[in-house]
Amino acid sequence: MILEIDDITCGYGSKPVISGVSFEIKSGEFLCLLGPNGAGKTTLFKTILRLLKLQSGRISLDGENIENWSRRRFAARVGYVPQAHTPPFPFKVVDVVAMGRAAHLSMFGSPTCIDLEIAEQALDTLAISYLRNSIYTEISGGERQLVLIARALAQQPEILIMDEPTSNLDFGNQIRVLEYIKKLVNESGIGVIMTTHYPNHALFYASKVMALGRDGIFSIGLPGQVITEDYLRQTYGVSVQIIESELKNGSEVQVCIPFAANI
Ligand SMILES: Nc1ncnc2c1ncn2[C@@H]1O[C@H](COP(=O)(O)OP(=O)(O)OP(=O)(O)O)[C@@H](O)[C@H]1O
Repeated sequence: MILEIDDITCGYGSKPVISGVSFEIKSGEFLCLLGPNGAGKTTLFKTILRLLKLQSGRISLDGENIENWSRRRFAARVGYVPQAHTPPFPFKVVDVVAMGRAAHLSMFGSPTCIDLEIAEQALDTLAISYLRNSIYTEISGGERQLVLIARALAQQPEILIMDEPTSNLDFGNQIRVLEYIKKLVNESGIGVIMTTHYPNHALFYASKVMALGRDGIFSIGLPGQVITEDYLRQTYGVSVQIIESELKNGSEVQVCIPFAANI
């Protein structure tokens, strides 16, 4: 499966937020999208998901323009984890996760035993089975984030789009979720596009990175090529040093460490 974004412009009404964006994501790739607040990351995602009208350009799946695809057809192949939100209805967690199966059901069908089993498995994978009977509106922001990830896993998409999936998670859950996503990418061949505000997450886990700048200019490439000290200083206005280090297990990593001139 290949999702191709070709020279697109997205925004609200007739006002563009980002333009001239092109990239592709294939099965087995983990693309991290970095950029400052307001750069247009969520706008880009909403446009790919067709929650926002494409202003210009082309989006295709396996070479086919998705312009006239039904939401349902698209959702059977592309999943979305939005930023954690509180829905107006007090559903049970297991029911929220089972909603991930909606695109695979017949028009008026209800979830089968297999669908419910897949939902239970997704809860188990993220170690949140203990929440299955909790009310979604009464759990913490981090727990809600994990439930939304479980819902997307239950959808069994070929491409998964995740908007800051670790933003509400504690240190341990951030690492567990990122490790799990990486395993999913490597073992099941899913393609993932994820936004993050943490350059280290992209350096540690991504197979490629797209970095949006304040000026609407973007670059795409290998993490170490795109996440440079210059990019981080120019984009975020902070000084950083990127250090190469060897972990106890022998693997080589690059780590980004911010510093202020007066420390
Ligand atoms: N519903 C809307 N109507 C009009 N403009 C909007 C709307 N939502 C967002 N914008 C504008 O679009 C721009 C990009 O917003 P977007 O949410 O895509 O940024 P982002 O990169 O996801 O930011 P963050 O990192 O803060 O989540 C911002 O200038 C924002 O004010």
